[in-house]
Amino acid sequence: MAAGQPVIEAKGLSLTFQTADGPVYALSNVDLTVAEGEFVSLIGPSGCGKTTLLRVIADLEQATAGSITVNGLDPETARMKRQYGYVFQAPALLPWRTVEKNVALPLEIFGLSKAERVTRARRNLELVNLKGFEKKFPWQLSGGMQQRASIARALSFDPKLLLMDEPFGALDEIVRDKLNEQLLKLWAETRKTVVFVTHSIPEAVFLSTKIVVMSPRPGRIIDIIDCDMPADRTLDIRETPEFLKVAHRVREGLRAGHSYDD
Ligand SMILES: Nc1ncnc2c1ncn2[C@@H]1O[C@H](COP(=O)(O)OP(=O)(O)OP(=O)(O)O)[C@@H](O)[C@H]1O
Repeated sequence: MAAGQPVIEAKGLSLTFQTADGPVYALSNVDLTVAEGEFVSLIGPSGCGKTTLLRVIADLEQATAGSITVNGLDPETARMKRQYGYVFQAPALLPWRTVEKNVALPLEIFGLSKAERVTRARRNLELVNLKGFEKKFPWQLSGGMQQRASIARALSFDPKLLLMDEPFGALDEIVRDKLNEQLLKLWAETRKTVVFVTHSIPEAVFLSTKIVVMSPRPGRIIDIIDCDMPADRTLDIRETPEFLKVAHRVREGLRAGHSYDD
């Protein structure tokens, strides 16, 4: 990737699904630029196209209009070159494999040697604070730990870009808070670029450098908010006027984008 080039650049991006009930306008005319090292959250009500946008970036769906590049490449080439890691809503770990072997699975499929797989899996498990749990099975871990293991797996090829689809949505608030702090630390340490889907305003404001507010029918961007919280923040920042001001603007955006038939 050339210096200064955006990690993601979408212009006039649209995706219409043709269904038996007629067209569904999942994304309409989306313009979005994500620079290297940014933490960008996509927030909006159900059906506004957050997952679809993430899936287009990951080449799991193809846009019907507009253009998108990922690290300067078309999404298919970026996918083939393993330019991103993807974390799904559910951890999706294989129950019969140990945590370490789950994390090493993409490396095994890629054909790396056992020694290399173990080294990388252990390093990534350490990054998500799961050192000591290598030989456990997924069912021996809490939901939050399982999701951390799936983040470690997404880091397999040390991608510069992490795509995260509501990774903490199913967890209780206390666990989510803890994982938010850990993810912030991981992001600060690794300087990854992150695109993160969430329904939670506090989560978006706490984690992000940029918040993209989306609205449904058609799925579109209605506001992009820069967020400039101090790098060494803790969860206590959520009580501060600066935090509440950004949260208020996100809430206003969500309110404005909500149609009356919802
Ligand atoms: N494969 C598909 N075929 C038809 N319609 C689809 C398909 N995938 C998504 N949609 C529709 O596209 C719209 C956007 O869906 P998407 O899952 O991106 O929204 P979302 O904002 O991620 O929602 P949620 O917060 O509930 O996950 C929705 O109306 C959804 O029903």
